[in-house]
Amino acid sequence: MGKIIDGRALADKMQLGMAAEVAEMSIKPGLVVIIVGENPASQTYVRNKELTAKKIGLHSVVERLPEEVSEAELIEVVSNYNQNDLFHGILVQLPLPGHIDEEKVLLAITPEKDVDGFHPINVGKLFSGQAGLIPCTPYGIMKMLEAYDVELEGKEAVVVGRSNIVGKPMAQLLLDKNATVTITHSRTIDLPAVTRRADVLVVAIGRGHFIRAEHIKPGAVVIDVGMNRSAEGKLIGDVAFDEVIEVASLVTPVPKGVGPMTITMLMEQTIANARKIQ
Ligand SMILES: Nc1nc(=O)c2c([nH]1)NC[C@@H]1CN(c3ccc(C(=O)N[C@@H](CCC(=O)O)C(=O)O)cc3)C=[N+]21
Repeated sequence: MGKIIDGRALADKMQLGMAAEVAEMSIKPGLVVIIVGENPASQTYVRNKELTAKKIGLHSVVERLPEEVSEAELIEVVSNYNQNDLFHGILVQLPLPGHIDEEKVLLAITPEKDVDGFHPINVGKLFSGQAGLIPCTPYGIMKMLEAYDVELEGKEAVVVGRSNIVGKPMAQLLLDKNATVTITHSRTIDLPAVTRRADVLVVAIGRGHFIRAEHIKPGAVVIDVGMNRSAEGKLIGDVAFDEVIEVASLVTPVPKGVGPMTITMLMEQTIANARKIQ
């Protein structure tokens, strides 16, 4: 029987440290979250980010734009924040409405304030081993693995999912720690055979309770990035926690696993950015 990785507790501890750090700074780190439209899930996430930012003592602004806003207007808002010295981090909440090209909007964020790490400049830096801003979810997962003393050197790490915001950067960060990394996806033949090789398994596919005990090597560490709604409206992960924890050594829950760490890394990168110019 494995143990829980308590992402909520680790996030709380790190946030306390950040609050103390911010209180000592000569300037207040500023974060703006730009949200377009009324997507209820996005509203919840953005509220969480705002509450956390305030708790830590950041200057936090949520810029709410109507669903009908044009791409040009949104880019204009982003450009204004690029120029505004009160803000050290800019995040445009995804997904954006269909009439807006997400790539164009992400390109408009100045790479220096791109605390999501989604700008192609930061993506290029990550994949070529240069210091830059890192996507918050994979970054938070690395912090969790470190906090729980999970050895990566030479180990088999398997990532399920190949998105630009989780799967691909996750694989790169694991590779940087000298893991032997495999990325799997919807076309992978015999997924359980591949995931059963994993000493560390990171799952980000967006299918509720898809990963079962049969996918797990005994003693593996399992990280669940999934955020799905069950038929009853409950938030559930991509991993069938109750049966997987019987086989694994460590498993993250949903909620209170990866989610709180994602938000914590957003705060960390905003503070680090503010420090650079302080
Ligand atoms: N530009 C951009 N950057 C993002 O980082 C981004 C985004 N767009 N779009 C949506 C996803 C999703 N995401 C979450 C962050 C924290 C929780 C979180 O804290 N979840 C809590 C519970 C939340 C609940 O109860 O609904 C938990 O897991 O314990 C969830 C989801 C960030 N995202």
